[in-house]
Amino acid sequence: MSIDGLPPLRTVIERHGLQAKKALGQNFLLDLNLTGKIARAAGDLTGATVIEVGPGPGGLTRALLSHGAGRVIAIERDERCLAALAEVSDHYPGRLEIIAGDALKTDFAALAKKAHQGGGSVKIVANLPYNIGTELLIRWLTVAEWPPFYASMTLMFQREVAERIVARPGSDAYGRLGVLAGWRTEARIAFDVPPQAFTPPPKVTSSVVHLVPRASPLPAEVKKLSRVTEAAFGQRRKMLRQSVKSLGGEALLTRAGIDPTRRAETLDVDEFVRLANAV
Ligand SMILES: C[S@@+](CC[C@H](N)C(=O)[O-])C[C@H]1O[C@@H](n2cnc3c(N)ncnc32)[C@H](O)[C@@H]1O
Repeated sequence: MSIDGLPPLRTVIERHGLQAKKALGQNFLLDLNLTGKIARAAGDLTGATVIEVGPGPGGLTRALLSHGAGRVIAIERDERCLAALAEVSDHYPGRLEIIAGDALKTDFAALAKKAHQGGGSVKIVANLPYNIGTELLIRWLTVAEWPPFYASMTLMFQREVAERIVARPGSDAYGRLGVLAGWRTEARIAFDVPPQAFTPPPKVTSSVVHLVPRASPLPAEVKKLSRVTEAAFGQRRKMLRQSVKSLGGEALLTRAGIDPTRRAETLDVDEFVRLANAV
């Protein structure tokens, strides 16, 4: 038995035949000390509802529950994992809801609204499948309603993606993801996780990123902000008057009060918002 009274994750994986599938981005965490560290990085979970994407055999799910999450709602696409997750659910009666489905087709705001009826905050915590991690983060960062349905997000990414999320102007990693994350949240890398912590080990180091929504980000239309960042960083070595030509070039930059000879990576988030609002 493990510290939480459930069988060790290796036994669970063997018993349920959960050999990892690459196509589903499956790199499992089997060390409950590490999954506990991720749960703690999400802050106080007491009474909170946690939304988890991709619980797999349930390592992180178990840590979230043993660290006091009032409720966990976990969305898993791999049906092979459901029996293992049902055992976790039996161990924590009434606290774990498993949704068998695709996170990309899930209406998270609606899910959170339903969960919210019981009170408490909603937090997103996940060891995300790498193939859809960025896509999900962008969706959560660009939700229409702000403040959003979540009080924080604590998410595992490849280190290189984590660096892009927290990147500041002037760095090579600074781009569209850094602008979107910096616009609406305060994001920081909580800690790194080496490849050998996963089964099977991925090729690169991973990082846990913690993002907290800003109370009042500068007003901007998500669509316009996406358009200007896409254009500007699409030709990041060129001067802005060239890279944003299709959106209005020099006239647009003058309206926004930005020197047309600057390059995308020198603009801070507020300047990108000004640019978006001038479109
Ligand atoms: C990196 S593994 C993490 C597993 C587990 N949380 C852990 O930490 O050991 C990613 C998980 O996401 C699941 N997954 C992949 N694509 C998904 C999707 N579109 N919707 C929901 N779950 C998905 C995989 O089956 C896998 O269980």
